[in-house]
Amino acid sequence: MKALHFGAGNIGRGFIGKLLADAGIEVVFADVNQVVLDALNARHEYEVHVVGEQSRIEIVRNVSAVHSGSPDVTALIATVDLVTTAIGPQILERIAAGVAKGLIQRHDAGNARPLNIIACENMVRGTSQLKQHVLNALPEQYHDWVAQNVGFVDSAVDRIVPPAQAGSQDPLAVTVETFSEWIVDKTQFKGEPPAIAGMELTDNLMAFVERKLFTLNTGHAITAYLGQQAGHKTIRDAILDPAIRQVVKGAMEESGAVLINRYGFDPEKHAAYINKILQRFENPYLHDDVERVGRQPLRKLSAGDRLIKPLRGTLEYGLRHDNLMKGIAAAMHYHSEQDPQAQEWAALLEKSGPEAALAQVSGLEKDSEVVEQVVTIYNAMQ
Ligand SMILES: NC(=O)c1ccc[n+]([C@@H]2O[C@H](COP(=O)([O-])OP(=O)(O)OC[C@H]3O[C@@H](n4cnc5c(N)ncnc54)[C@H](O)[C@@H]3O)[C@@H](O)[C@H]2O)c1
Ligand SMILES: O=P(O)(O)OC[C@@H](O)[C@@H](O)[C@H](O)[C@H](O)CO
Repeated sequence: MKALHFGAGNIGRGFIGKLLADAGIEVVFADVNQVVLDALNARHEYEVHVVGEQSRIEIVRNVSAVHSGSPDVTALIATVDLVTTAIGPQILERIAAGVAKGLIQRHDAGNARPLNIIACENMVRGTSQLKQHVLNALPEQYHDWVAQNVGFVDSAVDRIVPPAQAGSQDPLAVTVETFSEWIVDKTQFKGEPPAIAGMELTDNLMAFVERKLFTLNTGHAITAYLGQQAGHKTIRDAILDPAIRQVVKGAMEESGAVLINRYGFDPEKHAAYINKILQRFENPYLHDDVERVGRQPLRKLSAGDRLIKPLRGTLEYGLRHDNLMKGIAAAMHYHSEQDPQAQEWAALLEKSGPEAALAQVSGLEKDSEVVEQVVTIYNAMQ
């Protein structure tokens, strides 16, 4: 079996590419980073440092790489059995035309073997969004064939993988936590789902996607934003700050109350899930900068993402949301010289003021009580 994986970054090399290779699948990475592409093609293997109580080094073998914009990608899509991505939500649209081209070649070559495509991004039903971009780029005459032969499979992906420590000379080096979870929607496959150890099948994906995104990522983002404000550099330092930990835990509990209402999760098991996440944030073997976790604040403050969607849920069910509001106010203060979205957000704040800027980005009503309350907290944090 052969797979094409878009994005040889942290989660691509450290999790999805590794699971595929461990399952005996030949993995070809598609990326735009020439240094990484060259290193993969020179060595065809790389080390994954799995860190925790019992750290170990695992070697990922039988890998190669192509440039994401090259004709090689078209030829691969025409022939492989599986396509996966870990490139970031905003890049999915950019690869769609290339995927569409490959599907046309696959159709024209008469390849009727099922192809499954799985986006592994931190977003709700990312593969379905990729599917829409691909269909937009694909002439109408191919749509029926795609519906019959190509499975667009949504997934939830969880493993904390920060970039390699500064100072590492190896462009392929990657350090991951021991925990990992990859859950895919089994109802969306064409043909039999591939047997990949570590890839779990479910027919209830939305519950898993929202549980992960609106617990771990909600708490992670708030740790990063409050951590930056308090002058902490890493997630570990931030979560060990008792004042921050209290808000983060409180926000995960507020979001959790929504999830429990919506999906009927067991409250005790959900409390244990939150505690485990707090321990993962504390991992002494991982160096994860608050700037990585807070990246792209416009995405993180958008209506369907980890801060606003849980807040909306609390409003829907009439539940407490004091800590979520603190997290959102802290996100509004996020700054980063390297992050174009942080620059864009700062410019919007300057131009429109906090109420209008928050309403514009989050979709919350400008004159609503909740926006007024968040902005009051935001002003008090200045
Ligand atoms: N790192 C984590 O802890 C983690 C965990 C779960 C999910 N995720 C999700 O995985 C995705 C990737 O995150 P990451 O941390 O690995 O980011 P990353 O920046 O390390 O990796 C992204 C990779 O995509 C490549 N890329 C950019 N444009 C491309 C294109 N047009 N075609 C092919 N490759 C392209 C980049 O060069 C980079 O190698 C995101 O959606 C993120 O939310 C990350
Ligand atoms: O990748 P983002 O920017 O959506 O979120 C940053 C982190 O919260 C995220 O990458 C986590 O490390 C990951 O979701 C853990 O599974």
